[in-house]
Amino acid sequence: MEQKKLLLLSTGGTIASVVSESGLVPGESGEQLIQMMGSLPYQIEVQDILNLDSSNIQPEEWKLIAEKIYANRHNYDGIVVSHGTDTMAYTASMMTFMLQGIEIPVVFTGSQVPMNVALSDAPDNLKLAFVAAARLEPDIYLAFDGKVMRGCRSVKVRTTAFNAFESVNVPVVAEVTSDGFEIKNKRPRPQATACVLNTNIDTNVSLVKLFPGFDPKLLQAMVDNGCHGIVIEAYGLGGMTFIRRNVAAAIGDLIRQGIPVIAASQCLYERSDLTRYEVGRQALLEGAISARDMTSESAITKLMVGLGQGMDVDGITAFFNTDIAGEVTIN
Ligand SMILES: NC(=O)C[C@H](N)C(=O)O
Repeated sequence: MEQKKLLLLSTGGTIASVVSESGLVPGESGEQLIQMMGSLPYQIEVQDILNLDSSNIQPEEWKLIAEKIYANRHNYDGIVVSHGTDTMAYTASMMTFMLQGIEIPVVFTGSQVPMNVALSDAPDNLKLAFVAAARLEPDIYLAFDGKVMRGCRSVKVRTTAFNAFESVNVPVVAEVTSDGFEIKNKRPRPQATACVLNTNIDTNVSLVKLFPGFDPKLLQAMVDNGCHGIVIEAYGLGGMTFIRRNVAAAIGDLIRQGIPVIAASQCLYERSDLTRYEVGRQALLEGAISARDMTSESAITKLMVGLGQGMDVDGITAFFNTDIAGEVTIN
């Protein structure tokens, strides 16, 4: 059987980091990562596209990563993107929206310990990402610590432990077991259409975590300073304060100005449901849009994409009521 042809796009992160006087900094090339990883039965090519800690990866870098994936997608059976872990869930979520209908598997990975350190988690994570890129259905994935999950459902939940990522509200796609690479949950592939690269995003958005005492006037201050849409991480099922500090009323004011407000939850697991409690219904009546069971990473990137297409509040509401790429459970 012919060997699968895979591409590594390296962007930096801890996986590629070396010790410096100013702390860990990305320093290894993609080729060096492949050499330290050990051999795999694939034909692997490498492109170094960035050399950044992922705290420095921003919308400009998302566009570059999306363009590189798009440009190379017909030349390879799968693509692995090595990336810092800190913002990897944001990048993987955004790639899901920017590269809808991608024709090959694209797998993000990184590590908690640099590749050049003995007993690092990097070789196993990188190997897993290549196996996933060779074996899975086309989609955007994140591979880490023996698990492969959908990019737009992944969240970084630990700062240092190897099991740093979790698949939130959907089961993992594949796992390493004593049987090898076990594919556990195949998502029915949406009708095959050609991938469309869409990097038009509006980054003038904000993600706000509610806390007792939050002054809702700050929401208007954001809008006065150029914010076009807000995701609020509310309490539990989506509850928002309305006595003394009326967050729900402030949301209504914003919506009447044409600013969409998405209500997500501070709870990592399960869904938002604004209909259950009075503290949710008030916000719903004012026009808040539920993020349902989306991660905050997916909600904020989806909002950027919707606004980038010129959608108004009604358009964003319909967009969030639609499952674009498996990022949300509608029913
Ligand atoms: N483990 C890591 O990769 C963390 C690093 N600061 C990064 O996100 O680039």
